[in-house]
Amino acid sequence: MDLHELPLTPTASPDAPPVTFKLIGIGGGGANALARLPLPALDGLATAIIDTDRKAIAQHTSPAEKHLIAPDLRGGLSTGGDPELGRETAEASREQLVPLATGADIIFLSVALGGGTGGGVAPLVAELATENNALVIAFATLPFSFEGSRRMRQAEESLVELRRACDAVITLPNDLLLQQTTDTESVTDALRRADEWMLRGVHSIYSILRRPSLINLDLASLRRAFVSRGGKTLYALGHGSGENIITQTLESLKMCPLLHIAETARKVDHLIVNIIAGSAITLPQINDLMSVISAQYGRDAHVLMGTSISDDQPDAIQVCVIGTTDVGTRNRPVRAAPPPADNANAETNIQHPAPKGKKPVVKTKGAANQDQEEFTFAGADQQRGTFENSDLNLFEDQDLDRPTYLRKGIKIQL
Ligand SMILES: Nc1nc2c(ncn2[C@@H]2O[C@H](COP(=O)(O)OP(=O)(O)OP(=O)(O)O)[C@@H](O)[C@H]2O)c(=O)[nH]1
Repeated sequence: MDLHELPLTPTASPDAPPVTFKLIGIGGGGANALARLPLPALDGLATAIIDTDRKAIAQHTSPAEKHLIAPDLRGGLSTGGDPELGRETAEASREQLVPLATGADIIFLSVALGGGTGGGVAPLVAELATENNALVIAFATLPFSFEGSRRMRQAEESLVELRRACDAVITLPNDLLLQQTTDTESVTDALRRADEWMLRGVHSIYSILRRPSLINLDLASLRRAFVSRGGKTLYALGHGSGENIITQTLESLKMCPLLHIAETARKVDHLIVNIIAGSAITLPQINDLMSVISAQYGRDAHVLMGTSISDDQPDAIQVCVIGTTDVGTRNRPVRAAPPPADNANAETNIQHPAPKGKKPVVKTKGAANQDQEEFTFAGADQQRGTFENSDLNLFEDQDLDRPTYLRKGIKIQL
């Protein structure tokens, strides 16, 4: 089953806390992704598109609110790929952006970095949103390598600014789409894959907070895991169904291409695991899933689990894993932490045994900073993804746990 075949259900629990969401697509690529999403009308989720390009905005048939910014300054034209112009445009549009960036507890941003509008405007929208106490999670694509090093450099610079302004930034390198596509798949279908990655993340967080849950993950717990964390984010999706549902889900999670990129954090101190499953899911199945997931991705981490039931596909499970680390990179005032939730029962601090032949890792805040700084855009070929903490699995001098495309030197130019 493909990820996009999994259904989205718009039912919200009448007792659910009224957590409100906004999904904002910024710039050409960010707006395209939002406009392409097969988003049902979800209660409490508003959508908006922000762009400088009048023609591009006009062509979207999406029901999202559309906002052309700085028409006087830009004359309804894009910045032509100039991030400096993007920043100027953002500043000139500050008043217009304030109401767009407010009015929701959680704001998701969809932005394609590398050009001027998305990279220039998204950080300011994030800043305004966080000033209004929203939790801001951005999904940011990075340019294809074939677009040249200048675009990539611009994207990296914008990414730094975005990370400073957001609570979490989940990067989706367009080069991954090249690896996943086939000779016969259309460009639109290939681009949809990145849209789906974003959609699953949005839907997963929405479901956990708005739909009836077996195990509650509330807004306060989520805030604690995300707030003021500007570092790299671990983000992986998995799904399974049928007889070997748990093995299949774990296998799919392990193979998630997003785990094997340099922008994905390998070490996190908070791990959020959202499980959406049919009502037939059993406690031993949840235990099997969680044991493996927390051992692989959240060694020494606070693990927050939310489980919501969806009987649209009673024999299917969807899992979304998001990990964050406090790296202290945010340069704006840190909001006051909200009071602890009454219902924080899903939060545990799981201590895991060290893998065979390795010393247990004792993490301090400072240590987390160092870990985080180890990862740069370069060096993807040295990374082992989900196997980072396990022993080498060597065969003829090759580490079989590294993705094939990395072992064979088919590198994503990051
Ligand atoms: N995945 C994906 N990436 C896109 C899409 N459209 C554009 N991009 C990427 O986004 C980068 C930035 O392009 P745009 O989003 O059009 O630029 P912008 O932010 O609107 O900025 P300007 O047009 O320069 O003012 C490009 O270099 C592409 O890598 C899309 O539909 N999907």
